[in-house]
Amino acid sequence: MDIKQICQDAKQASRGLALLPAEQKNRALENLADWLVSHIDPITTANQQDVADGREAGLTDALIDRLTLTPARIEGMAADLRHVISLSDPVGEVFEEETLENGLSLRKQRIPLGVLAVIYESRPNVTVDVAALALKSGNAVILRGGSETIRSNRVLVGGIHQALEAAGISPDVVQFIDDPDRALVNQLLKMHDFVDMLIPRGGVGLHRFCRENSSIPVITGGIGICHLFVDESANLEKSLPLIRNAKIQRPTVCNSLDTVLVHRKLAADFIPRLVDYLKKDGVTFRVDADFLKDSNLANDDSVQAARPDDFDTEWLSLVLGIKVVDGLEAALVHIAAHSTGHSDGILTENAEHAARFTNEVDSAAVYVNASTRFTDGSQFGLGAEVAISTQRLHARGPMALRELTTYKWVAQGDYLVRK
Ligand SMILES: NC(=O)C1=CN([C@@H]2O[C@H](COP(=O)(O)OP(=O)(O)OC[C@H]3O[C@@H](n4cnc5c(N)ncnc54)[C@H](OP(=O)(O)O)[C@@H]3O)[C@@H](O)[C@H]2O)C=CC1
Ligand SMILES: N[C@@H](CCC(=O)OP(=O)(O)O)C(=O)O
Repeated sequence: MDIKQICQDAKQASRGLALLPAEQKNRALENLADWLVSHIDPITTANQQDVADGREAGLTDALIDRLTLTPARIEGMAADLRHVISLSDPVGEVFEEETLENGLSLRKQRIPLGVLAVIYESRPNVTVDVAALALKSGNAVILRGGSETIRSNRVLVGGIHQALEAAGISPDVVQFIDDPDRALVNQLLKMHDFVDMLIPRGGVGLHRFCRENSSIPVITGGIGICHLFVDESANLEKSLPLIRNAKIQRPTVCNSLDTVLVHRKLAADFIPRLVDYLKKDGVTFRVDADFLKDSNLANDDSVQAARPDDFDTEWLSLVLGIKVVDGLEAALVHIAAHSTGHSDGILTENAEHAARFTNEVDSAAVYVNASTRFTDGSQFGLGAEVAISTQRLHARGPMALRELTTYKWVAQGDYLVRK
């Protein structure tokens, strides 16, 4: 596989993309949504082979869940595409306009970044989400999905290419690295002449590898060690189902809850209630060892004493860390030390505490009385996301259409000269 050729083709294809009318891009996305719902059988057949191989290779339940496509999930992918279609085209959008005293009129106008390369986990819906957002934002894209999902991705990319061609768009705008050899990733990271932005979604090893080897600017879709702090004033009746949602709705994804911090004044009453409430769903707990010494919970089969590194663990499963903190200040200190800057929240009835939490916690998404599971492009009304950025430049949280653009200054005068 010739990585340089793939990158050159993407660059070439990206040139006309910025000028494509929104209707034509939407037509391709409409074709793709129709294709998905009419090809559920071949997609699930390929996916079942990936899942079977994955099981044989010993993938965890969490990874198998990520890998699996069901008819409902495929219909969900089509629904997300229709949402992306309904969003306005960011390309050409004008923002921040002003006319200077000298008569020079200035505006910022959105343009695509150019060519994106996205390295992502074995989660085949991401193939469609990324291709759709790249196309609608006028970018070409090079896809490098997880090796365990290569069969599903081959079928999906075939559908994407058909959808593009039927709308009169070159299939070269979506390139696919159809070979799991990691040496090819290394080659890709050096293609700064053709690729404008690299987005690695995945774990720490991937991020380090990209940071150390990429000559292309990188935006990281990072890991999520997510917290909820139960403040003294929280409504506990309402907190229980919210924590349950954050933990169990889809425990294998990056925005699911890892650690609950409980105000010391609530701990004796609330922690046993929380354990009782969640263990029916199969949740097991790593509870603050000091708290456990004086608690009947020490005899509960679902509970273990937390080890220090448990609070630096992204569980991606039905394990939940529980730690007792003295109050808001201690919760802020814990989150500053252990959060990965993805999604953290406070449950409180105290407006001052809520404001302090949202001002001081430096994560891509901060929540008051809402589940961390909302950190998702679709949930935020963006249609989908290319990744959830956990770094500071230039986008944070779910990255969708606008985050895949940059801008140019457009300046207009009346034959104006600088004095
Ligand atoms: N914030 C976000 O947007 C997202 C965050 N995540 C986070 O990702 C983590 C787990 O995902 P997981 O599936 O294990 O991700 P991995 O990091 O193991 O894999 C993701 C992709 O990176 C590739 N990769 C990994 N390491 C290297 C390397 N050293 N060189 C070249 N390619 C590499 C993999 O390829 P190969 O197939 O060869 O292994 C795969 O394509 C979780 O922590 C989760 O929170 C996941 C998705 C989105
Ligand atoms: N978009 C997701 C979360 C982000 C994501 O893809 O996470 P992961 O499963 O860790 O790859 C969701 O909540 O559905």
